[in-house]
Order: sequence, then structure tokens, then C-alpha cells
Amino acid sequence: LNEKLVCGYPLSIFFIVVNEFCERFSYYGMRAVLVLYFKYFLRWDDDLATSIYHTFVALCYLTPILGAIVADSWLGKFKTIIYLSIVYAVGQVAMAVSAIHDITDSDRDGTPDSMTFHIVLSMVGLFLIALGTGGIKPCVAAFGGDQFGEHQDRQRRTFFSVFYLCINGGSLLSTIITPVLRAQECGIYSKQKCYSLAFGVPAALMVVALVVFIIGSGMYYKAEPQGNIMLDVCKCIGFAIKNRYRHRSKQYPKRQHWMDWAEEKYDKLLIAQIKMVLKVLFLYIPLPMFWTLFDQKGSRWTLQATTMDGNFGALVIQPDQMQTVNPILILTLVPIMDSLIYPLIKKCGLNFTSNFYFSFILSNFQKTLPTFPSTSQSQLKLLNMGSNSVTVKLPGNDALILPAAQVYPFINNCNTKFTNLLPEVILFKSATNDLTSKPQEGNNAIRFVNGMKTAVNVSTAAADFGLIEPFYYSNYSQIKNGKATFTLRSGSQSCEYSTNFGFGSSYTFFIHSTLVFGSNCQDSVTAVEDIKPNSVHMALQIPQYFFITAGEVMFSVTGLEFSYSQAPSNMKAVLQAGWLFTVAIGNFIVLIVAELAKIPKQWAEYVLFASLLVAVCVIFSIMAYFYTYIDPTEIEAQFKKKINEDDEDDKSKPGKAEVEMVKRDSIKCHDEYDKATQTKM
Ligand SMILES: NCC(=O)N[C@@H](CCC(N)=O)C(=O)O
Repeated sequence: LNEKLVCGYPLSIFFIVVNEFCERFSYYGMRAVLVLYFKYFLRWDDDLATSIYHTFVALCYLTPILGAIVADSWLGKFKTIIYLSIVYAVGQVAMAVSAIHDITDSDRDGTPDSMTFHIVLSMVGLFLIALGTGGIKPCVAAFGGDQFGEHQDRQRRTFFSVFYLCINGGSLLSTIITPVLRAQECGIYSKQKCYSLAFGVPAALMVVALVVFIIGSGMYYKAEPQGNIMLDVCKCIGFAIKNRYRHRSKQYPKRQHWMDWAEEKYDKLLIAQIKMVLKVLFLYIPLPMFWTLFDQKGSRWTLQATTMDGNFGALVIQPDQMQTVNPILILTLVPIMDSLIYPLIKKCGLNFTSNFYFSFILSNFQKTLPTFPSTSQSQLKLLNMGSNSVTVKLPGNDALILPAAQVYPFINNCNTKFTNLLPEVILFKSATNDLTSKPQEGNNAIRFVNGMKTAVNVSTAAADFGLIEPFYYSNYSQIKNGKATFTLRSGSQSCEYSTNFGFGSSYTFFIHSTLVFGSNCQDSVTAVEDIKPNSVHMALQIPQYFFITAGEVMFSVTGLEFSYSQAPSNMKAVLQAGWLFTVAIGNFIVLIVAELAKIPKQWAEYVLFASLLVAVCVIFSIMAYFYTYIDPTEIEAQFKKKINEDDEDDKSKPGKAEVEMVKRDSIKCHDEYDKATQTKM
């Protein structure tokens, strides 16, 4: 092993953790703006955007198997990391290029003319990123673990904690930075939201990650790959199953483990190693449920945040920025757990090496949306633009008294026709122009209705509503939260109207016929609330972030180290990939339950997930109780020693009796393995 030590730690791990920091910056930075890119750049709807997003995340956690097989069986971890990092960086560059709208904007109107080009290039980019990020992920963690000697167990545990901190440091920074970059405007012919920059910076960070990793090259301990181990494993398992089936009759004595049926053909060391791996993989079965809940931060929880109030006083938080709570909590909780809680638990004599905590989903639902018409209905709004109340009689309905400057929402069957309304009563048919969902990104959707006999121009610093004809209305414009001042103009005369906005509301502003330009027009505009502003504060999401992150710290950091320490030497990356595979399954569950099953009530979906997690938690606790810790290095050393001794004996006294003895010894050694794994945790 590498002997260059700093404070008892190999110097090489410095390059590995910096590489991980940059790589995670690249991954999470790109992921933070991905759904918005699908929605606003590629113009996909919510469902398609969410489905492709979760499919991509799931793919990123499926490809570790590929990377691990290549690393453990063929190229070794070092070369696999280098080659796949190049693939990864190319993918990130492809994403950045796919987001340059000018490439296909031949008419220079600000929108791409060939969406197919952008879709194809971004899908190719995402595929390469999934291959790269997933492929190197199990290799980097295991490669870091490889840098420690047998006597450095404590340092290796600390390494995995620091490794996790770097993951979250990178993710925290990028989740803050890339949404800011995305919000900038850039372009050659026309200025648009700068997704290319938001993808370009992660691409640059991936190149930095690769360069840092290469700089450390001379300092790493590089374990040699040990042949096509996965093929051997599959063949060995296949043979054991076949052999067991062939000897299913009662006349054959039972063996301790079904894998022992491979003994006739396969090396006992390989069989023992497969047993170690299978034992751990069996323990992983309930784990995807944790990731099912965990990975909804990026979708369901962010969508929930769009319906909440993000005003934290001096700070206004955007819905997608709430995700940064997770890395912030990780950066705080990991040091507290490592330096305080775990040592305290150890002092109390409790064994707490394998933890699995469930989190509670605090589902806060809000009724800020009005009742919208069903598909067989239409919604009408009656606006009285006059200065006196009027009585309106609609066919088949009682007479309505409509006060001055008021709106009356009215649901009716599509086919009813209304005629002969008073000139000052304006009729809106909502199917064509009313907003029926919360405005995006916590913005407010605003429109104006002109009740004057002259055309009025309305504008603010952020939006231009254009010239509104008499008794007509403008399109909706998006206004951010806070105070907005609208300038109302007719010819050379103007006046100003100011009001405050919260998050996620929709208003129709009526300009009265009595408005006099040149004076204060504050009293001559009436605001009618179509959709209430978000009333539940985003801070209420913090407890749910806290619980899920506390669960993550106890479960995921230890799980990473557990997967390394319990894996045989030739399958370290493979077991890391098995661990990551549970994340992929978790995301597929989200895809199936949340996206395809479409449970109508969101609270019912949350309750379903939380109940499943409680059940899984109980099952996992029982499984973990019966799990016995092993020391793969020691077991492998015992086997190797025995094999060497047998070889020596074979050389000096070849003969049938000796061969039998070797066979017996081998079986004894195998029994020792079984005994060694009987001790409970
Ligand atoms: N806080 C998220 C995080 O740290 N994620 C890690 C680990 C994921 C895992 N399944 O181990 C990451 O590497 O992104």
C-alpha cells in the first residue's frame, strides 16, 4: 500500500475526495435544473418531464453494475474511472450544447426551430452521463477504501464519512449555483434563459474532477483486476443450483448451504466469497423503500414547495432551492453523529453499526386552489364594470345582483348561450383564458381588464401587458413575489398602481371607468383574487427534510462503509454497485406508484409510502438482527494459507491418500468459515 501518510491517512485519498466533490457538483448541478429544462426548453408537459427525470435517475443507479463488472473483472478501478469519466464529461458537454437555442433558431425569434435536434442531443448526453456517473460511482468509493491497509479500519470509516461530506458539499454548492445560472439570460441572436451555462459549468467541473484524479495517479494503490470474476460467480451459482436439483432425492445428505453444491467443481474460496456477497445482497432487499421516499425530494417535495410561501424575511427561497436543506443538514449532522452520538452510543455499550431509520412525511396540503369546472362544464365570470350594481338574469338561473366592480364566478354547462347582457357586464369563458393551475415557480399570474372607454397600456418593470382595448382583457403575465408598481398609460397621461404579491396567486385587476389619469389611480383599480396565494410556509418542509436526512446519515453513510467492509476483496466494486442498485429500484417504485398508478389524492400516496416504509423498517430490523459480521480479509487469508499448504504437501508427497486429506482439510477450512460467521452482531 501507499506509504505517504498525512495525519495517519494516505495522501492519495485527498485526490479521491476532491474528485468526488467535483463529480457530485457536476451531477447534482445538472440534475437541479433538468426538470425545468425539459419543461421550459424542450416544452414537455409535467408528467413526461417527471417520468424522464426519474428514469434518468434510475439509470444512473443501474449502470454501477456495469462499471463494477468492468472494474473488478477487466480494467481495474483506476482505468475504469478514467475512461468512464471521459464518457461522462462528453455527456455533460452534449447537454450544454443541446441547450443552446441559437443553434437551430434560424428565424432568430428566440425559440429553437428544430426541437428534434435538441431532444436527440440531450437524450444522448443524458445516456452518456448515466453511463459515466453510474459506472464510476462504485469504483470511486471502493477505490478510496482500497487505499487503506488492514490496520487502518478506523481511518477507513472516517474516510467514508468525509467522502459523504464531499458528496454533499458538491451537491450543496451546485444546487445553489446552477439555478442562479439558469435564471440568467444569454444567447447570440436572442436572449433566453441560460440553460447552456447551467449545464456548461457542471461539464467544466467534470473535466476538473478528471484532471485532479489523474494528478494523483502516482500515489494510488491500484489493486489488479482478478479476471472475469462475475462470469465465474454466475457459472458457480448456476452449477450449484443445477447440482442441487440433480441431487434432490432424499438419499443425498443435505449440505449446510445451497452454494455448497458447487463444491464438486469450484474453488472453495470462490464459494465462500459468493456466500459473503449473497448474505449482504439478501440484507439489501428491503432497502429500496427508503430511496423511494428519499428521491421524491427532487419531484414531489419540490412540487409541493411550489404551492408554499417561500418568504423567509431577508431571504426568498425558490421551490427548487429547498432541496439544499438536505446537504446542509448532512454537513451538520455527519460531524455531530461521528464525534458525539456514535461514541456516546458505544460508551453505553450498544452496538449501533447498522442503522435504518424511517422518516415521517409531513404532508401539508393546502386548499388555495378554487373549484375548477369538470370537463363537461365551463366556468364563466361576470364582471360588472359599471359604478352601480346591476341585476343579471341568466337563462335557467335566478336573478343575480352584481355589485359594482365585482366578479362573479359561475359554473355552467358548455352549451348554454347567454345573450342580451348589459354592456357593462363582461362575460369570460374560463376554458379559453382563465388560469386553472398554480403559476410556475411560486410566481403570480396577473392580468388586467380595461373598463374604460379608451385603450390603456399597462406595464411594470418585469412585464408589459400591452395595449388593452376598452372592455377587453390582457394576457396573463408572471410577477414575482413582493411589491409591484404598475404604470397605466393612455396617450401622454399616466398614473401608477402598486400592490404586494405573495407566492403562487392569480389576480384579475379591473381598471374602473372612473379612473382619472394624472391623479392617484390606487382607488380606481380593483383586484379580484382568482387563485389564493400560498398560505402554508415552506419552513414546514424542514421537519420532513430533517427526518429523512437523519435517516440518511444513519443509514446511507454506514451502508457505504458496510458494503465495502463486508465484500470479498475481488468484489468490492460489485457490492458497492449492489448497494447503489437499491437506489435504482427505489426510483422505479416512484415511477410505478407515483407516476403510473396515479393515486388521486396526494395525501393517500404519502400515507401509502410512509406505511410501506414502517413495514419495511420492521422487516429490516429483524434481518439485521440475524446478520453476522464477517472479516472477508481474514477468511480469504485462511483459505489461501490452506491452499498454499496443500500445494506444498502435494509437491512433497503426491499420492491418493494425500489428495483425500487435502480435500478433507479444505472442507474443514470451509466449516471454519461457517463457524466464523455464526457470531451475532
Ligand atoms: N444526500 C444525498 C447523497 O449524499 N447522496 C449520495 C449517496 C447516494 C447513495 N445511495 O449512496 C450520492 O452519492 O449522491
